[in-house]
This record gives sequence, C-alpha cells and structure tokens, in this order.
Amino acid sequence: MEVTLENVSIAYGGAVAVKDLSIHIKDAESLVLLGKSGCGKTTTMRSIAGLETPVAGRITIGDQVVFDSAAGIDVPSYKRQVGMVFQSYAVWPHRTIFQNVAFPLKMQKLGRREIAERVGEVLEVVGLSDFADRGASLLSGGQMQRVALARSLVMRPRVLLLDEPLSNLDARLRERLRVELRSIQQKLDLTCVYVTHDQTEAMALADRVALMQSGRIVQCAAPEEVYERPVSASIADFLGVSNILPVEADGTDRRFRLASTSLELECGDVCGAGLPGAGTELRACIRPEDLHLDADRGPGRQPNCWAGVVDVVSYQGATTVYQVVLDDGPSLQVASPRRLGSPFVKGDRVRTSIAARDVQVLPAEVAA
Ligand SMILES: Nc1ncnc2c1ncn2[C@@H]1O[C@H](COP(=O)(O)OP(=O)(O)OP(=O)(O)O)[C@@H](O)[C@H]1O
Repeated sequence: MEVTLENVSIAYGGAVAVKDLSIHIKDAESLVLLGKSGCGKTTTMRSIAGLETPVAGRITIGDQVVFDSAAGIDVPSYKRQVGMVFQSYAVWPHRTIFQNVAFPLKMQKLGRREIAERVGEVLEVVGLSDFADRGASLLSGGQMQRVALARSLVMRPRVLLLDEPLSNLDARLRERLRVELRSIQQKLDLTCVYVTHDQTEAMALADRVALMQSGRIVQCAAPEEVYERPVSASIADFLGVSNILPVEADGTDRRFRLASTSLELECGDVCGAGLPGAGTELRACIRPEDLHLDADRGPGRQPNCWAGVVDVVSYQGATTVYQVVLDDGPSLQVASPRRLGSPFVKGDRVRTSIAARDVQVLPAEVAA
C-alpha cells in the first residue's frame, strides 16, 4: 500500500520537530528514516500511525486520506490499519506465544478457527511455529521481538512501522534479525517505514534511505547511492567516512589544498554536479580503506600523496587501522586490509596516497 506525506509539519509547543516534509513511499517498499537522535524520525513515523497530529500537511495511505489539516481530516490511529513494532517488545510474559499473537484478533472477536489459522501462518513467517505453547517469559530477546512482529503482522496491516526494533539486542543477533526482517518484508511485499540511527542497519533493510537532519529529509535514495554519493560532508561523516578534511580551492575545479597546509589534493567528484558558489565551506571526504600506505621513500611531492608519521596502530581483525599524522598537516585514518599484514609500527615514516576518483569534495552542509 502506498503512503504519501505532503508538506507535513509537526511541532511540540513552539518547537518545530518536522518541517514541511514530503515523501512518497511506494507499495511494497521499505523506506528507512535514518539520522541522528532528535532529527525527527520517530515523530514522522508516528504521524503516519496517527499518534502525532501535524500542524500542517496531508497524509494518505493507499487511496484513503488519513490526515489533512486544511480539510480537518484526522482518522484515529486504530482505524488506520497500521502495524507497529517498537524497541520494547511489549510482550505479556505470563501468556504463551500463541496467546500473545492471538490477542489483537480476539479483541476483534474473530472465530477460534480463523484465529488459530492466522496465528499459525504468522508464527511460521517469523520462525516460531515450534514455540506456540511456550510461555513468553522463557523467550530470548530476539524471540520476543519476533513475537512482537508476529502480533503486528497478524492484523494484516496496510503499512508496517518499525521504530528501532533491534536496538535492545546484542550485535550478532541484530545482524541475523536484520536479514530475517528484510526477507519477511520482501516475501510479504510489505510497505515498511523503519526508523534507525544505525547506518548499517539502514543500508541492510532499505529499498530507499531517507536521511534526516533537523526535521527535514536532506537526501533520499537507494542505499548504494547514499553510501557512494552522500550530498554533504556531514552526511558522509554520519555514514562513517572518518577522514573529513577542510579544503581550499586551488584555482581549478578539481585541485584543492588541505586547509592551512601546502598539501595538494585532486579529486574525482566535486559536489556531484560541480563547485558550489564562493563562500561554501568545502570538505574532502576520504574513506580509510581507500588510502594506501607505503614506506616513505624521501622527497617527491605530488597531489594525493602525503608523507607523515604513524601515531597509532590498531589491529582490528579484518583490517589494521593506522592513524598517521601528516607533515605540516592533519591526521588521517588509514585502514589496511588483513592480507597486507601490519607492516608498520608507531613512529614509522610513511607515505599515504589515494586515487583521485576515491576523493569526494562536498559542501560541509546542504540546505534541505
Ligand atoms: N512528546 C514530545 N514533547 C516535546 N518535544 C518532543 C516530543 N517528542 C519529540 N520531541 C522533540 O522533537 C524532536 C524530534 O524528536 P524525534 O523523537 O522524532 O527524533 P528521533 O530522530 O526519532 O530521535 P531518537 O532517535 O532519539 O528517537 C526532538 O527535538 C525531540 O526533543
């Protein structure tokens, strides 16, 4: 079922939490709202469920207008046929899994046979068929979250809203469940809106990622696009690009200098379409895994190739991460793959280099 938000604004008292936000979510699409704490993700999601009342805008689910401030329409939450799964499972510990999942159907006064059939179906989907009669207090966190998911799915919602559902689980379980969730969403062709501040989770679960900052969507695209082509340095930073360096233009549109240094930089991608107007603060965004490290072989300066000293060596299994302090320049993080071993130690003189195509120069921020 499609969901459309048009010019939705939400305020708490005088403070605006969501500003003039518009987005169209396609049928069977998984849209992930991603952003730092307080950027308005949960508020946006709750407005679809009818748990927040916008001060302006229009929200449509399928062909039903569920909210329209101008027309005075505000369909109550329980009539929107929206399922929700939260961080806290809200599972009743003294009931069995079957009873937990059957509860909303009982409230609808469905017959015993239909309830048994529908609960059986969803327990199968979430992989809990063998546990139907088990008391919920005996479940692990991951199983509890599956029960919560089953309890939402059993209502056959038009849209499923998930608010950080995995954040109470340990890292390994989270990894497994995110793949399971993606598989369930695709198998059932569910339209989902998923809220998280975890970029890996967002990438793994999304058809499209909507990046939010200060109540607005600043970039909305497929995960690969967002990862490869963030529109601003602050988004790149949020997505884990750990080398964000202020740069100054050097006369041509692909040559720069690292700010306050004489170190030259050539890049493949400047702000996507070209240099923004004068006065825009620019940052070079460099992923640690794109930098190469060699022993310093003496003088011979060229762009994208800078000498320095290893300051920190951190072995991390798949990679060794080095912190290198550049001569007369900033520090860089370099991630060297496992197959290259860890040939450098603290104090070694080294040369870092990077291909121009792997450097993006982006505006520090973008206006939404
Ligand atoms: N009930 C409320 N009363 C007042 N202000 C609120 C309320 N709920 C949210 N806010 C404010 O609205 C803004 C957006 O909050 P929201 O919970 O949507 O952010 P979020 O991106 O989901 O953050 P988090 O990841 O921490 O949940 C924040 O500044 C928050 O303090």
